[in-house]
Amino acid sequence: MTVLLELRSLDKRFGGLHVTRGVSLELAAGDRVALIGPNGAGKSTLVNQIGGVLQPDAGSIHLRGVDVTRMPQPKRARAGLARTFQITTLAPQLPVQRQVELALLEREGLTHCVWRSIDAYPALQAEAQELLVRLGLREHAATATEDLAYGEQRLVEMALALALKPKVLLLDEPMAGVPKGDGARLLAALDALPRDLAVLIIEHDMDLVFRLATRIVVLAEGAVLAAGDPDTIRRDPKVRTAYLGH
Ligand SMILES: Nc1ncnc2c1ncn2[C@@H]1O[C@H](COP(=O)(O)OP(=O)(O)OP(=O)(O)O)[C@@H](O)[C@H]1O
Repeated sequence: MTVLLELRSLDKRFGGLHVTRGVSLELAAGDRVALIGPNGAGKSTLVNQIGGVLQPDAGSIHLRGVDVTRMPQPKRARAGLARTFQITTLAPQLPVQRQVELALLEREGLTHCVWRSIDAYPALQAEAQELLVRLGLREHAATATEDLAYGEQRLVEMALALALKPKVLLLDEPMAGVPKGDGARLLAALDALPRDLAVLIIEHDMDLVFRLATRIVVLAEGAVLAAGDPDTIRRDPKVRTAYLGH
């Protein structure tokens, strides 16, 4: 299987605090890799390095064989990396469909045309509608994002990330703050992600992790403590001590 994302011995310090210690990881098409670990283990710091928000002090990041370690965020997105954030970053007053259309226009390098109606681009309009259907948002197409329930806003975030047609998707705690009752819709959306996408997900909800992940990587104190299929991780005494036992 083609490796889409590769981390080679990533290292990151904040002053005297060593928060990423020689982390190596590979994701191939179709992988669903969950990154778990206790609070402060360094999960967000690692994902921020992959996304380009933070620069590693040592090591390298390769996206589809290209070294992107020093590549700025927007360029990484164009190279096939998309992410959602733990905190929603949506334009609150815009209708859902318009937001997705803007993301598609941006992907196509048509941002200078944003004042034009999407009617000028029927293929993009159809793609926006299809994305809304896939994520169960069709009935909210005309709704301002700020009027949606929090779980639905997370779905819009996912639609915006998918609009980039990524090869690798980073999901930072998609279930955080989502009421239990709305979780099923998010799960359905995660199940319906394109099969050939490589997904790296940070999540504290262990039900979701063990349901979705094909592989689990456990971080502890910035280093990989264990990595393997969900059954292996579930039985690993080191993991139970560091995390699952809590
Ligand atoms: N910008 C920063 N400056 C200094 N220290 C930081 C910074 N960001 C994170 N840290 C520290 O780095 C360590 C790892 O934090 P990080 O947020 O990556 O952990 P995490 O595994 O994502 O935790 P959580 O599950 O609580 O979100 C923590 O000790 C945190 O306090």
